[in-house]
Amino acid sequence: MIDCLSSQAIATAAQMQAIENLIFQAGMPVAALMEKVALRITQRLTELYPARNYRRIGILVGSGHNGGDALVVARELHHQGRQVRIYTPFAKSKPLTRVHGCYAKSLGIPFVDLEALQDCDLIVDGIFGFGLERDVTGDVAIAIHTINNWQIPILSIDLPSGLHTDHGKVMGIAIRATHTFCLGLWKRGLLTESATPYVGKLERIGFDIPEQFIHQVLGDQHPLWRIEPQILRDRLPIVRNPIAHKYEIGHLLLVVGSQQYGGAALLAAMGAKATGVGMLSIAVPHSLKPLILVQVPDALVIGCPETAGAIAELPNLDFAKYQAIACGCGLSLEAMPVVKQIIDSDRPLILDADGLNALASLDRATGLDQLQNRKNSVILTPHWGEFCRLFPDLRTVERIEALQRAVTLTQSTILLKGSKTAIAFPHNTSSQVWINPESTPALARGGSGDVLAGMLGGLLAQGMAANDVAIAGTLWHSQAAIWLAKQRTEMGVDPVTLAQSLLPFLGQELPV
Ligand SMILES: NC(=O)C1=CN([C@@H]2O[C@H](COP(=O)(O)OP(=O)(O)OC[C@H]3O[C@@H](n4cnc5c(N)ncnc54)[C@H](OP(=O)(O)O)[C@@H]3O)[C@@H](O)[C@H]2O)[C@@H](O)CC1
Ligand SMILES: Nc1ncnc2c1ncn2[C@@H]1O[C@H](COP(=O)(O)OP(=O)(O)O)[C@@H](O)[C@H]1O
Ligand SMILES: [K+]
Repeated sequence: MIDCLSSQAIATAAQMQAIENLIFQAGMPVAALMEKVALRITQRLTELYPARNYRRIGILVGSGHNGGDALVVARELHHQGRQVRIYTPFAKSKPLTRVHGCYAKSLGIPFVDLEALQDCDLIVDGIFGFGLERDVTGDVAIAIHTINNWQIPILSIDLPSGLHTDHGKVMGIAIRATHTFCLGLWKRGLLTESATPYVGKLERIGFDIPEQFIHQVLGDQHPLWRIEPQILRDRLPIVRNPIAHKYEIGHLLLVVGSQQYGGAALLAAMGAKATGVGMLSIAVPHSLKPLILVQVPDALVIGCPETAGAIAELPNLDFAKYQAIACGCGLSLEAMPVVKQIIDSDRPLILDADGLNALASLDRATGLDQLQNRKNSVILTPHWGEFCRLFPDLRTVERIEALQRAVTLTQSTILLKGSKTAIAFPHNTSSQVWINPESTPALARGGSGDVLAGMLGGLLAQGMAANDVAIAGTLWHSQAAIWLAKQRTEMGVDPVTLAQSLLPFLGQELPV
């Protein structure tokens, strides 16, 4: 079972409510829980937004308990000596929220019109939390639109108001937060691609939920997990046996490149090299061999017969020599027969890019269905476009749901790339999904994925289990890119620099 359940589990609104109810049934008063949560929010807010720079604070208050949290925060900030003003577009509210409102008034905290918040240094958003179920309209929608156009930092409590807790879609309009403090367990919607532009920096504020309540509601087969960036420390760098020789550190075969996409082969090789893999062999079209040899002198380059600039067939290779094969970067569709040959091999396998496109164009019995019969693991690494080509029936299904179904169908590990890369692997009768919570749009440029495919291949060849490879590789790739973007801006994370920075990143800085 996973340690620190509450730091990794992802919940829906219904699950969160069920857990909350168990806490209340066990005797915790609702008001006491709200007080505890809001004090923790205030404490963290005070660290991030100290009084010397953030004196004037605007508080947005909704009618439910999200608004109640915000009112307790308002009271505490008032006692810190800050200038607090409250805006609420609602005439009625839940009883607990109402009494906190009364007390705030009795303390002399002003309830103001929206315009009076325009000179605030910070806005705290407590309009809606996980209780939002219908579209935001009217005065509330106008208020959100207006606030979003001010250049004032916004801290959202639990969720940016207007986002749906479960699917992360915007319900008409939503707050664009600078920071979101998610309360209790991670909410599913916050880790979706559609929520990403609204969430800002995401943090979790725990409130000591007893683990047995989480188990009781989520169950042992819980399908959805957040990857903690900190676990990279446990996985990398790989520690070597002091008396190792090169063939004990894994032999990776890359099957990559075409005349049209020669660079992809080089980028995959650079990614693989960064893993320290003991031996690297690279199969490319014969005409590419001199180029690859100059750039990667430490690799064994296998020149293959070619057709239309792509690999026509692999020469007689003994696949047993390789601990893993990574196939597809820049391969071109002309190389389809080669992909078939590789799927039929018994080696642990990464299929990327044209490897996936070839798989999609093979008929199902010799392509996708074959994956289930493989002796060894396979990791598919599609972005959403490639995913839809592979699984056309799933193109209208929600991303995470689609991923789970595809894993059940193929019994393979699938790494679905994007701004919130999601990794799923077969688990008993269903699949488990892990979501990478942090990345950077600096990676949105041609070739980033080729570097990743090489990295995954290098890790797989060194004997890491496929699920760990997918998680560790994704984390390393995205955290190195974040690190690089801090030094060179988001414009400076080109794939060559990224590949060259993977090891300096591991050596110098890991997320704490
Ligand atoms: N996690 C936990 O365990 C803890 C949770 N806590 C906090 O509680 C929050 C959840 O509170 P909640 O259930 O009261 O829901 P919340 O989101 O505040 O309000 C929904 C209200 O808005 C209304 N409404 C809905 N849609 C609307 C619309 N489109 N336009 C207009 N109105 C609309 C709806 O009223 P209705 O109109 O439907 O009667 C309802 O009253 C949670 O996010 C966290 O901050 C902590 O205090 C303690 C620990
Ligand atoms: N907006 C984004 N935010 C974070 N990561 C991104 C974003 N866009 C792309 N990426 C990452 O960059 C990589 C791009 O891979 P891919 O689409 O295969 O590119 P290519 O085929 O050009 O190499 C993936 O790891 C993906 O997760
Ligand atoms: K909120």
